[in-house]
Amino acid sequence: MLVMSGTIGAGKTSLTHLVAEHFGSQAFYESVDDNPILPLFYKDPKKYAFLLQIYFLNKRLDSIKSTFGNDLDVLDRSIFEDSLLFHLNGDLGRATSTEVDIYDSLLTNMMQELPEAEHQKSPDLLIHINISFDTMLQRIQKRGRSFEQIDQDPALYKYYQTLNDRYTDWYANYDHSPKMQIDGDELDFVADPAARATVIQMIDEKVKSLG
Ligand SMILES: Nc1ncnc2c1ncn2[C@@H]1O[C@H](COP(=O)(O)OP(=O)(O)OP(=O)(O)O)[C@@H](O)[C@H]1O
Repeated sequence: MLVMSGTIGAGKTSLTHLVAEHFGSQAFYESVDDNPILPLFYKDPKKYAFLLQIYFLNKRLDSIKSTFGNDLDVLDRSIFEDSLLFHLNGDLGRATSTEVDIYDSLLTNMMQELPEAEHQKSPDLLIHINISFDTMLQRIQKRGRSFEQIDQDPALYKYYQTLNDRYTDWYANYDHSPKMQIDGDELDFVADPAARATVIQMIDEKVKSLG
């Protein structure tokens, strides 16, 4: 399975669609609009951070299981990024250290590969879309999901900035599968057909190199 990663507004959903279309495989999206916990979390992060992570963990494991047997199926977000977000929320005092520890051990337990299992749960390839903080802010504003808007909650500015910063180290240290990075500022695969062709070719070559 191929999985996308990248900050809020990086373009994971759009690239998931393009890549699945290219390979003629299935795309799996985690619907944001149908998520009942997300607006609650943005309203009261301290109360809902842990519940939100458990919700995501459950959903993402479901998606992973749906791809079993189809190496080219695409997931719009990696399960491993949730941990980055939750650690950030923990550092901001929105989750206790006990909640973070329990979450970490649950994730490790769920993702453990069992020798007798027919399919592995880790992806075959992680495709990381890197965007600058400015691009992130523009995309969040343009998309206009009300609960994500900084003018509704100015504290989100710092949250987004720290999140974007942490992605650099997160990607550098990611070692659950082969990985590749797309420069989402340079290559606007949504608006620019030439950039789209370049990105698809990069992914195609990477997938071929993995055999
Ligand atoms: N583990 C998590 N913890 C807290 N919030 C999360 C988590 N995962 C996703 N979110 C929130 O869910 C919303 C959707 O995020 P996500 O990055 O998955 O999709 P997206 O912004 O639509 O991405 P893209 O534009 O790249 O398709 C954002 O508001 C994000 O903050």
